[in-house]
Amino acid sequence: MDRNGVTEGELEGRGMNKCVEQVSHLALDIGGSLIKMVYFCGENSGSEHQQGILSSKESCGLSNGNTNCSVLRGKLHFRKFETSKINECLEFMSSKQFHRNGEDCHGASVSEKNIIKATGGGAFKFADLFKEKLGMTLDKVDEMNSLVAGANFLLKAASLEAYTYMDGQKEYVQIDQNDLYPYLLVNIGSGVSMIKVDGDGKFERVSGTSVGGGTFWGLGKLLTKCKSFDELLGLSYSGNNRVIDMLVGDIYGGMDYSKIGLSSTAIASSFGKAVSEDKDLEEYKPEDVARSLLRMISNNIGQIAYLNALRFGLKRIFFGGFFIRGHAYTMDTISVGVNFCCCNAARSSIVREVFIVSHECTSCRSSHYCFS
Ligand SMILES: Nc1ncnc2c1ncn2[C@@H]1O[C@H](COP(=O)(O)OP(=O)(O)O)[C@@H](O)[C@H]1O
Ligand SMILES: CC(C)(COP(=O)(O)O)[C@@H](O)C(=O)NCCC(=O)O
Repeated sequence: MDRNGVTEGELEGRGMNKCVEQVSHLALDIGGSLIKMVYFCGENSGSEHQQGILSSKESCGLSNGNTNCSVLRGKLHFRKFETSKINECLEFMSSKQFHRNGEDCHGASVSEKNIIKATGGGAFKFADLFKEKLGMTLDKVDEMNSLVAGANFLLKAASLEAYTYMDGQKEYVQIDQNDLYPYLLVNIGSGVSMIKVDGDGKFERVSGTSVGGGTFWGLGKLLTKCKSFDELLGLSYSGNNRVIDMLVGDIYGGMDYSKIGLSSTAIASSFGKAVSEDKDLEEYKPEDVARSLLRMISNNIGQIAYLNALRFGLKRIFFGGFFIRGHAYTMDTISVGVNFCCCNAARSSIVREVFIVSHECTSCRSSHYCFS
């Protein structure tokens, strides 16, 4: 399955079987939880590819007037594998013959001299494994550099790449390229990195938290016995966190604590109700546990992000990373976390905007980017 649940078979049904011959621009991000793979698959053969260099500027409408740029037609494909099952990734690469594709490719080859770009901690951890199994050398690229460069590129080059998410509504926003910086980039992967971005290549990692996507998946797995991340997320959608979370109203006899701006339904203490109830874990519904966990972690990230935005006077926060994956409830809770802080904290006059970097093709909203 790829990130949007499309199987390889389906991709082949859409013409992807040509990829063995025409794959180029293969790159990997090997994170603590997931391996993300991207490769470009040309649509046409022949002269177009020979002259074709994947031109980010022209294909994405950022042409600076340089007419020497040529455009490569095709699709960028994304796949993911669990890092703990890295052998599946190696087998996929082997089956696609990525390691032998160098001489067949047009433009930038998959692996000229069998060297591929790789980022994330796994680029260091698994370098020897790639060499041993596929004869490939990983050309290591710094994770934070890649993250910022990728976010800047997408936000500037791809129209409608980000959206706000409030009250169940996604609203795609057009970013004004002249008014992009500074912003706070919050990447929610296994852990969470918060980066103040001031320009192309100009950034500083200002904060982070170890309570991130890995925490949700790890704790959730232990508490609910779920077998997959999607199962855990699915559970959280149907759960009721009020069964386990202690609300302000639980403490204040059903009333708001309006003097300090807390409504009776605000969570006073995540998982707090479990303290006073004489119940074992098995007596709670897994879906309620999953829901409380997702709320706790998403709220916490939203609040830390907001406080960092406030710390540096940043008016925009962009959230990205695979923890989000376009999931409505996750986004909703993060937005609630930011806005909860916004309403209850320093009541700053700076407008906060919450954007979430999308990982979809902006033209067809599927799991690949189309360059045409
Ligand atoms: N199918 C999935 N399998 C495992 N984790 C997933 C999946 N989909 C989303 N996630 C979440 O995404 C997180 C990983 O996000 P990612 O940005 O890939 O970080 P990393 O680079 O650390 O692997 C996981 O910890 C988990 O919370
Ligand atoms: C170490 C990491 C940069 C690795 O990135 P990841 O694989 O989680 O995407 C990230 O997990 C992180 O920033 N953790 C938070 C550490 C902290 O600030 O407490």
